Amino acid sequence: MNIMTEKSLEDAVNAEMNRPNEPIKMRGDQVTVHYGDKQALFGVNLDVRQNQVTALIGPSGCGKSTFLRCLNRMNDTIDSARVGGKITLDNEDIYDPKIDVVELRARVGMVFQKPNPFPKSIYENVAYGPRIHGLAKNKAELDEIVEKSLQKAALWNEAKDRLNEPGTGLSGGQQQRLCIARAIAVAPEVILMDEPCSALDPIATAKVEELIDELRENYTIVIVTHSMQQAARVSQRTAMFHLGYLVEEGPTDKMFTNPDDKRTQDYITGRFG
Ligand SMILES: Nc1ncnc2c1ncn2[C@@H]1O[C@H](COP(=O)(O)OP(=O)(O)OP(=O)(O)O)[C@@H](O)[C@H]1O
Repeated sequence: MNIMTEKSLEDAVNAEMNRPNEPIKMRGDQVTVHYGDKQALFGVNLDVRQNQVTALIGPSGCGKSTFLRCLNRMNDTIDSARVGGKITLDNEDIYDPKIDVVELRARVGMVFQKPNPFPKSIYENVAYGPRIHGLAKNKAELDEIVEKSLQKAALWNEAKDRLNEPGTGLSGGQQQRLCIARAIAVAPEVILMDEPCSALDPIATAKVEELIDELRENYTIVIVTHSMQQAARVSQRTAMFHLGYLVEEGPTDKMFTNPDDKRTQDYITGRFG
């Protein structure tokens, strides 16, 4: 006799429907973005699930970076940008006037396309955020945050004997891992990555991809990438954008083997973009 508990039944149904059990960490609801008169995003509905890597793919100019920047209000820094719709973090509206944007950007950190360490020492690059957010009571605690962050970013072994040397003296791949350590140092919950490997060689890229997979255990990650292989390697969910619309979203293996929309099929097989 096949005895199924309510929980295992729910798991089986979820698996059958390819529906993940992870809670929703961030949700975009009818998100629109205008730059002046030009509309860049049209009613995007997208859930970002906790402890998963969500990849945003699509041809150049389709709005991937624009959507990513909505998730920690980086578009606020662009004068012409207007964001509509609703975006939540743990069910809380991040565009609510009560929200402290500095605090939001600590919870939802960002790693950019080009590694951009401050022109300061490796130590200072990582210590800066925790210091301004008051995360360490004394030097010993700050030292510990710096060490742990560099360890989590898989850079400690290479950096521990040169903490006082400039961050800009590291290789490109090391600099990108330093930027990841800097994001981690303020204990974020979500890390946004905008083509984090596009300036890196294949070996440095492989290291960062491996790191992304490890980071997923403790963080929720959203990554914009032009590389289909990278999206397939690092993400659990993939969202396909085209001309400012979200075309479809789903488990990465399904999106790359059996997408519902012809535009996704065309894009992943290199027919456009
Ligand atoms: N600061 C800005 N001011 C005006 N228009 C912008 C700005 N940033 C982006 N856009 C426009 O918004 C649209 C979406 O751009 P976005 O950078 O989000 O696309 P993308 O998919 O990330 O592109 P890419 O893959 O080339 O980085 C494009 O038409 C772009 O020209």
